Amino acid sequence: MEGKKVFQSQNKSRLAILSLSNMMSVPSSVVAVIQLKVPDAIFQGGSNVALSAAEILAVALPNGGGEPDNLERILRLLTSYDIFEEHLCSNGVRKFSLTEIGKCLATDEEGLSYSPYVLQHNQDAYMRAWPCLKDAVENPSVEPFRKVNGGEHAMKYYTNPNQIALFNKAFIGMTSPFMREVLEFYDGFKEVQTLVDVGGSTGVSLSLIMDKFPNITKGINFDLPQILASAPQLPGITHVAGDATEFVPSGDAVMMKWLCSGFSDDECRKMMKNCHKALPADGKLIICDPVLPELTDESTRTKAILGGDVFMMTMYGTKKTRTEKQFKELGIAAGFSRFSVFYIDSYLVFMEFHN
Ligand SMILES: C[S@@+](CC[C@H](N)C(=O)[O-])C[C@H]1O[C@@H](n2cnc3c(N)ncnc32)[C@H](O)[C@@H]1O
Repeated sequence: MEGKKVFQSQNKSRLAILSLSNMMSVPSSVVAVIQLKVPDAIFQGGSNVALSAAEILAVALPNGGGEPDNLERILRLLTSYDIFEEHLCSNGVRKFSLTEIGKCLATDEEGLSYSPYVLQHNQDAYMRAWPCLKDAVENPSVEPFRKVNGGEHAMKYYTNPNQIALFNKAFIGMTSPFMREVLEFYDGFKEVQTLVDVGGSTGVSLSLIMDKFPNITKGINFDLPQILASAPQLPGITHVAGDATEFVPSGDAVMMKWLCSGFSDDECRKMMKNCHKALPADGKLIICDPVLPELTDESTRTKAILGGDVFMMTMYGTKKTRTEKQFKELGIAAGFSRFSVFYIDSYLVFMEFHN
């Protein structure tokens, strides 16, 4: 009996290692199905009718070609990760529909999805850096991304219009559904008149916040000049170009969403000090960022946050994801004295800093 228990536990461990060893097949398969437009071929504006690999290829590659058996192998793998649902027909044909996770990859009525984010995180310049992860430990002075991309910093890499377009699309695709949902529950903008969004990309968060909170009469979208160069004009919003480590425009509330984890403690403290300077005595800084739990667990949330953290370390160098305590300490060092946290979304947490 005891021997059987030991065997079962070793068997489970061996299986786990086999699964981890081929983990690369998972993001690569997600990228492949996005490139082949499989989610859109199945979703078809919301019908989500189960299709076989051959039927998917007939939509995805209308000029013919493609190997249905290979596509089916990819779809079966992703079914085991709950991206597709498999339907085994009585004639032996396997069909696939999208699960709730898979639907995040299909283009919605506004032309948005999470697919650009997946493509952005798996593009060649990033993929080249992963085999050098060990160097981030041995020689952290130059992050793997720079080492393999001719010394170019990941942020500088976004001077190419195609890269900027993918980057912006990735964040709009993630931000829009997130903002729509959380604004039903988070009311921290209700007394604000002028809101500054630091690192606001093309201004989409600000625009959604201002739609929901018409008390905000002036929105300032603050981002790097190369990102703002392609930002659309939005009602009530002024785009201001600059670097938050040097300066932040004034408002009665300042938001930094998904920005701090891209910066070292020193840079983050500088940015928060600049936010403090930009606020009146009764103003507030709202940070919305992934927050690490103090204790590591096996939840999907912790895996998503830690995966993002190692991604930042590999691509951007010293930057890091922080715990609630670390954010609070940075806030105090920047001049804030009160701190409150709102866990509404499972990934991005709202934190308010007051004088
Ligand atoms: C991860 S994106 C988040 C975009 C947006 N806030 C969102 O949540 O979708 C980070 C943004 O910060 C901007 N950014 C990076 N460094 C910055 C700096 N020093 N000053 C101002 N903005 C910066 C980037 O250009 C990018 O638009």
